[in-house]
Amino acid sequence: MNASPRPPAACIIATRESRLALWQAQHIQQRLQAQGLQATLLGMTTRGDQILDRSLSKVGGKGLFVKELEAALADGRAHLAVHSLKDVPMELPAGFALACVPERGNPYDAFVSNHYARLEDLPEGAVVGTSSLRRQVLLQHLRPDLRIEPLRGNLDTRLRKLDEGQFSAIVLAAAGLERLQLAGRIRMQFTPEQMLPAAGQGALGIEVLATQPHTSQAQPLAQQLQAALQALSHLPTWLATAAERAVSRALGGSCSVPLAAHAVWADAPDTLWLRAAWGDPQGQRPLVQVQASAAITTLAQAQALGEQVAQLLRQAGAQV
Ligand SMILES: NCc1[nH]cc(CCC(=O)O)c1CC(=O)O
Repeated sequence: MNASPRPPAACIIATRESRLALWQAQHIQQRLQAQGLQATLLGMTTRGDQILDRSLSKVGGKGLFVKELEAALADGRAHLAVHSLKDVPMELPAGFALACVPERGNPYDAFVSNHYARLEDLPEGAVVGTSSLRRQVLLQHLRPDLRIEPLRGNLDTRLRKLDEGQFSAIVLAAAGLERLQLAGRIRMQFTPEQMLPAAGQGALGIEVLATQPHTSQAQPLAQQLQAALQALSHLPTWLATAAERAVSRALGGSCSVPLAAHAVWADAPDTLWLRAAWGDPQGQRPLVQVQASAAITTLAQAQALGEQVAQLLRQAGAQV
């Protein structure tokens, strides 16, 4: 038995430095501190934050936002990284793992405009900003007349571009706006029937090294951290987002695929209801929408449901 007094445990959280990323990291920091674990933030700029002029799907996708944070985990500068789960690649590189998925926030998309209350109110041919292929194909399905133009940058930049008059409306994740106390900008929240969310939207993913280093100094902290992260874990969210992410993974896992996947728990016990949609960016083919449900209590079952829905999408004509 180790009789020496425990060193004061402090863990280091790697985070991007956008306002949203910092909010999310501070949220996890506070929840860890509520469990008696000291936690500090290590802010980092990622390649994804630096590339603002091109569509992400063209320059390397989701991995751009997480690689630098993973490097900090790998060389011991940080113990955990907090991500928007939506931005976490479907396959983590060898040596990294999701430690937990906390309870999800608002998973839906928001219509933001200074002049129009609803999507239906936009005049014919209005310019709407989004760089997400999913939002683009779903908007085009709802309103084929709209002109969809690229919109990149962090939330404040996107809202500024709207306010400068570059767009009649933009579409953003409601979760991000709510976290930054910008919910007042939401004119209308899309229903999942109108705009099915992206896999993992509204949830956070906490990434760690798959095997924590086992030096005698690190071990008490690693154990404390593991216990604290387990307490943050929300199994219903983890299972739902695992099913959503499995759809994406089965179809190649890239954000250059215009894919929506969203799971909700049904009234029946342990029943997860998963819907997915695929659209053709060229607008040549009809929107493909499928759904399936199953009794789910394990991650493996959630992933199997996701794979089944990916199969259904392909059978229904998704070109992936
Ligand atoms: N791709 C950027 C991104 N990643 C996570 C969020 C918002 C929070 C979330 O969806 O969990 C956003 C902004 C947006 O899509 O409007």
